Amino acid sequence: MRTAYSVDTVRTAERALMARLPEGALMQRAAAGLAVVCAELLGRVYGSRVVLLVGSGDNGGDALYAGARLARRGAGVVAVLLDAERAHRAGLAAFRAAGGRVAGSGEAVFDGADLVVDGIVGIGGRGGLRERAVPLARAAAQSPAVVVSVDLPSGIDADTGQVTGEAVRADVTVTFGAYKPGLLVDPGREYAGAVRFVDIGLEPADGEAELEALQHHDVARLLPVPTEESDKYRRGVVGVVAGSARYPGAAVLAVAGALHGGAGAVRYVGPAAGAVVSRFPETLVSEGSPGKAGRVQAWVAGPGLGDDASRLADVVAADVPVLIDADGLRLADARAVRGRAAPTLLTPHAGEAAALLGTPREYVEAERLAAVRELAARYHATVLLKGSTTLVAGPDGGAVRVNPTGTPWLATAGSGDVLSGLAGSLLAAGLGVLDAGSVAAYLHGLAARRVSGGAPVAAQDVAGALPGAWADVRREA
Ligand SMILES: NC(=O)C1=CN([C@@H]2O[C@H](COP(=O)(O)OP(=O)(O)OC[C@H]3O[C@@H](n4cnc5c(N)ncnc54)[C@H](OP(=O)(O)O)[C@@H]3O)[C@@H](O)[C@H]2O)[C@@H](O)CC1
Ligand SMILES: [K+]
Repeated sequence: MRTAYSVDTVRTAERALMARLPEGALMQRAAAGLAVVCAELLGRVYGSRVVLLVGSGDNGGDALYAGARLARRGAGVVAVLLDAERAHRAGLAAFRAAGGRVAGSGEAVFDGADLVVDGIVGIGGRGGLRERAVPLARAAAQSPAVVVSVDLPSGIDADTGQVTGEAVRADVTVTFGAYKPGLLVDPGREYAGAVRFVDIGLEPADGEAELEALQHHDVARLLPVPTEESDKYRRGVVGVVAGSARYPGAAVLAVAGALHGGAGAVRYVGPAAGAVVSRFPETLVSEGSPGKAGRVQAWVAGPGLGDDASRLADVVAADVPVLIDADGLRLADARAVRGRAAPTLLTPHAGEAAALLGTPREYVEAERLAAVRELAARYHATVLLKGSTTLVAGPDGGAVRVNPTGTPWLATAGSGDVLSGLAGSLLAAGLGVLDAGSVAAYLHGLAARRVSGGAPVAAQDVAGALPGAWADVRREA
């Protein structure tokens, strides 16, 4: 599991570690790790040209010490100090002693640069970049040099990933001691580029993580795998209430996802039974009410449902786990959802989340982490917020899961239907609701990447690639 910690937690861990180490040792560890990554990116350090953007905090100190290491290896390193009076004193002295040079005012430092090190501001930053730093961030973005951010891209909020105003766009971010939430959640994640972690011995307290990202081995451990004694009912039956005369395809795609989620059988209830069976003859279908459809261990309700509120209400009243998606989110009675005893999983995209919260869509997009938490608390439900970085939050606080496998190609019609069927099937197979949501997002993203290879994908191809994604996860774990 990859975990990310809030600035407060990082600061507390930092104080505890500093108390046990000689002064400056932590910054030396950080700078050494940063210099190693810079050297790797440069390929040949000797004769290369490096620009440091140096703010007046310790973030700038890291940049100066790393710059000193590169200068000692023969790089030409020039530092742009945002505030010459307040630059990290010892770092600047070390930098100068190693042959580093401070840029003159108005000097065209970016011309011919191979690498730009962004040490403007790290976890001590508040708000977007200050005015003086903005032209530097722009020039870095326009130069062909590789941009490496120190700890965080300057200007992104470490705790939320929010970007208010301008921020540095990094190719690589070298982060120290712990991932920060803003590196894993959009829009910050997108500014960070590839994130490299440097272990400086920081040990944030157990149970304090803000975010968790499953990795292959976590998912492999959670996947439901049948035993010798399993039969289809023991493996779980998932019920799907989706599709309408107008949107029969949503039912087909939700069933396609459900057939690949590990449940032993899929029961479809609704008006698209004909379309479902002709595509997937293994589905058990009926047209009546969900309550009369026979045993299920979890329901999926909503994709392409149109205005069929009565079938939805039937499902919401069931005492098994229920996933509500798409039209279901619009139709569901909020009080009934909140009053459910069995687990509920809501799977909105940003627009649907905004409607449920009564806020503008822009709020959800800018503050995904706060929005998903708020929604989960308000509905007493687990919420999977789909989008550029899919997040899954439980109703009782605790770490939010962030999906690391997403791809922008998944923003395609019907892909959410596949996801809802898949997650519902995992619920029916017995996964906890947070696990079902995050494992489904993980497999769904992986499947999309497998079929896409950089080209557009159709939702049914994503469903078709799910068995391959399972196999990848189990093989590589
Ligand atoms: N944690 C750890 O274990 C370790 C931490 N380490 C490093 O320390 C970093 C944290 O250092 P830090 O606390 O000195 O704060 P930092 O990020 O340099 O920012 C403060 C400066 O930025 C300024 N400023 C503020 N907002 C701004 C904005 N929007 N735009 C522009 N400027 C802005 C602010 O100005 P002021 O408000 O003072 O005028 C002040 O000058 C951390 O990220 C990591 O790199 C490692 O060395 C070792 C282990
Ligand atoms: K930075």
